[in-house]
Amino acid sequence: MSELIPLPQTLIPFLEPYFPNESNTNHPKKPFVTLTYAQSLDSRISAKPGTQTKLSHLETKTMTHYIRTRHDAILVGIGTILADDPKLNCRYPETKSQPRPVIIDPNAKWKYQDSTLRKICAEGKGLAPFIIVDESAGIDSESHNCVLEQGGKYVSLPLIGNTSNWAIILDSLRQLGIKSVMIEGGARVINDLLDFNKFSEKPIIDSIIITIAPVYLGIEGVQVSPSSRVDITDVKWWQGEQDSVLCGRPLQ
Ligand SMILES: NC(=O)c1ccc[n+]([C@@H]2O[C@H](COP(=O)([O-])OP(=O)(O)OC[C@H]3O[C@@H](n4cnc5c(N)ncnc54)[C@H](O)[C@@H]3O)[C@@H](O)[C@H]2O)c1
Ligand SMILES: Nc1nc(=O)c(N)c(NC[C@H](O)[C@H](O)[C@H](O)COP(=O)(O)O)[nH]1
Repeated sequence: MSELIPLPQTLIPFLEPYFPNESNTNHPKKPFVTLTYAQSLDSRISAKPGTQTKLSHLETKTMTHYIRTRHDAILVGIGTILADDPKLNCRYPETKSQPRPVIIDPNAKWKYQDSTLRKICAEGKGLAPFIIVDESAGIDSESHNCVLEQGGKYVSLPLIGNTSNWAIILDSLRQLGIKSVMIEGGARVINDLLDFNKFSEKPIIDSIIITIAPVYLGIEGVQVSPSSRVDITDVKWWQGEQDSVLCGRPLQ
């Protein structure tokens, strides 16, 4: 039996205009990028650094899995992996194909062999990750073998000291056949992408889907914020039993 409650049906037409489709996934140098995360009223995504905080209500948890069904890949930073030890698979009932987990881990810190994701893959419930490391990183041989055995790979790119590395990361994902990616966090990744105007003329994000939970996490929480103003356009709001969801696109 699925651990998820049924998807509120009003979310289907609400989300649809913000999803990747046949006509918006043709860019040769980057996949369609959906930035999606859950935040508190004070724009925090966890109560303390290095810990996981459940913010989404059951309805919006199901929504996250529904969004996963519509993307080729899910991307998170190594901070999220170390804090959450996530499954990064799709547990939505009608899932036809699993998204590819993509982890940005410049210094190859992740001990994949000890992870929940490795177990999920071994049980055939998800795909092995593509782990993006810096060209200088020394990769642990046990992790390397485990990732390769399960059909994942390490991808070496010039990440460290390179301020415009998102273009390189996204180009590399596109060359690996990924046409759409759902970026889930954490804070460093979200802030970087909201600050697109620092390193790119155009927003890297195509759609943004933010769950807002009715809680303040306080000043010790991990905050997300761009360094300067970012306007969101084509905005729609959905209101659930507890959470609200904002969909939009960064103004070019
Ligand atoms: N509420 C939510 O929706 C949500 C979602 C994801 C994570 N989180 C939370 O966020 C916190 C983790 O956030 P964080 O900021 O510590 O970690 P993160 O997941 O953003 O990872 C940051 C690390 O990833 C690497 N990295 C990411 N992008 C890079 C790039 N472009 N170039 C080079 N290196 C890059 C760096 O090593 C960096 O230190 C955890 O508490 C987690 O539970 C919450
Ligand atoms: N939508 C959302 N609501 C939350 O309350 C929360 N804490 C996260 N966090 C996102 C992050 O990417 C987590 O690591 C995954 O939500 C865990 O993913 P799994 O369910 O293990 O696959 N995301």
